[in-house]
Amino acid sequence: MTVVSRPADDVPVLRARGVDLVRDGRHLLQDISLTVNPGEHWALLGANGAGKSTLLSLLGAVTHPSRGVVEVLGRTMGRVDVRELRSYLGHINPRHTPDGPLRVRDVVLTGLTNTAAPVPRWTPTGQESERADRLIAMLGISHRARATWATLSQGERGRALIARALMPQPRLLLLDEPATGLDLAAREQLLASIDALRARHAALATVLVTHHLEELPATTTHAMLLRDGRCLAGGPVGEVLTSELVSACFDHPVRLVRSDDGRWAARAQRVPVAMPDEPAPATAERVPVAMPDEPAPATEVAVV
Ligand SMILES: Nc1ncnc2c1ncn2[C@@H]1O[C@H](COP(=O)(O)OP(=O)(O)OP(=O)(O)O)[C@@H](O)[C@H]1O
Repeated sequence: MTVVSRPADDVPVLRARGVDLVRDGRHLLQDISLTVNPGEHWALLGANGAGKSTLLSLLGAVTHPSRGVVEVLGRTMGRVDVRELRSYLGHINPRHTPDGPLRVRDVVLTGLTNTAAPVPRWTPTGQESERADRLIAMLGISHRARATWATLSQGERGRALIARALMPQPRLLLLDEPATGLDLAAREQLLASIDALRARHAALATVLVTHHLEELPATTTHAMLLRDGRCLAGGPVGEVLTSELVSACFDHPVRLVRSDDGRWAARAQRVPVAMPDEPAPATAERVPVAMPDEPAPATEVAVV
C-alpha cells in the first residue's frame, strides 16, 4: 500500500469511470461516470432507493466498486490506504452518533481523528483547538459549544457535523441529506452556512445528496440525476435541472422553477386521478357492539 501524501491541488477531486456496484446479485449502481473538480458543488438527486447514498459511499472511499475505477484526489481506490485518503474527505452523515455524553466542541474535535469518541491519550494542539472554535463560530453555534450532544436540536447537530467534517481541512465535503428533519428556519440557516462555507473556501468541492430540490443551496453548480442506479443526466445545473429531466428522474410530471435568489422549487403538475368506484352506501343495520373496557350490551329481557 502507498502512503498518501498531500494530494496535488490541480487534479480532479473525484473521478469515477464506468462504475458498477453489485450486492446480492443486484446492480445498485450501473455504469456511473462522474468528474468533480475543485470548486464544483454537485447535487445528487433521485427518488428513494435510486442509489444516491450508495454512490456517496463509493465517492467517500467507504465502499469499493464491483467494476470500474474510482479516483479520489488522483489516487485510485484499491491501490492506496483508504484510511489516509479519508482524512482529505469530510463525509457528513446526519445520523452520526457520538460515542458517550460528549460536548459539542469535543464532537467537532473528533473530526481530526475520524472517530465517534475522543481517542484515549490524544489531545488537540492549541492550533487545532482554535480551529475548532473558529469553525463552531462560523457555523453559528458558539453559544452551544459546551452543550452536550443529546441536548442539541436537529439543526444544531447538522451544523456541528459540518464543523466536525471541516476540522481536517478536507478537499471534498460529502453531505448526505443534510437538511433531513430540519424545520424551515433550521433548514434555511443550514443552507446559508453551506453557501458561506463555499464562498470562503474557493477550492473546496462538495457533493450533496437530496431528493428535495428545495434543499439545494443556491451555490450548487452541477447535478447528477440518478434513476434505478443509473445516471439519467449529469453536468452543469442549467442543463440538468430542467422540468423534463427531473420529471423523468422521479417518474412524475414536475414543473421546476428557479427563483431570483438561485434556489429551486418543484411543483407536481396536476394529473387526473381516477378514484376507485365507491361502494354503494350500505343499509345501516344496528348491531350491539361491546367496546373495550365496557360490559357487553345486555340482551333485552322481556319482563312479564
Ligand atoms: N448493502 C446493501 N445490500 C443490498 N442492497 C442494498 C445495500 N445497500 C443499499 N441497498 C439497496 O440499494 C438501493 C439504493 O439504496 P440507497 O440507500 O443508495 O438509495 P437512496 O437513493 O440513497 O435512497 P433514499 O433516498 O431512500 O435514501 C436500495 O434499494 C437499497 O435497499
